Amino acid sequence: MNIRIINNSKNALPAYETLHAAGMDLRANLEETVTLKPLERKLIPTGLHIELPEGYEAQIRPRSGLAFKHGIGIVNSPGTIDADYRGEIKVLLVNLSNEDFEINTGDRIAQMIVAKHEQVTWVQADELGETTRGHGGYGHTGLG
Ligand SMILES: O=c1ccn([C@H]2C[C@H](O)[C@@H](COP(=O)(O)OP(=O)(O)OP(=O)(O)O)O2)c(=O)[nH]1
Ligand SMILES: [Mg+2]
Repeated sequence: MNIRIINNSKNALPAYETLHAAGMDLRANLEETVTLKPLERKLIPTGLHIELPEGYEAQIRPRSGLAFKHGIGIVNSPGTIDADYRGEIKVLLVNLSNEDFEINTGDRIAQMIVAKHEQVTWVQADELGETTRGHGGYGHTGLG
């Protein structure tokens, strides 16, 4: 599907890195190097603005390599880009390691997945359909 994008960054457009990748890597767009100290969080700009069609969202998810090797996560993971958002896409990174982590322009800091979603209309009810699970949850089937 085609999606309109404004790229105000110094980077190329986000791209799928492999043939059947679900996510496109997002690159940092910075004036200077940003350092994340242990447990520090910072909003990292991408310079990108997109126009998603109605009924679609974009999810901003962590990259597992950065998470595993450097403890870099996304505080609000998965971040949600609404279809009516026209502002700059930013990524709220957090450093969950005990070492400083440096981010430079062009670094692939996260990945973005475009997905369909529903908007629901509530139908108020006095009772809900019966199921075997019922109210069971939070491990009620056992943890082993
Ligand atoms: O990781 C993210 C999450 C959100 N956004 C942008 C797009 C999204 O449409 C908007 C609002 O995000 P969200 O609804 O998660 O934040 P909120 O705290 O509910 O703010 P708002 O009251 O503006 O909806 O911020 C980003 O750029 N990056
Ligand atoms: Mg919101």
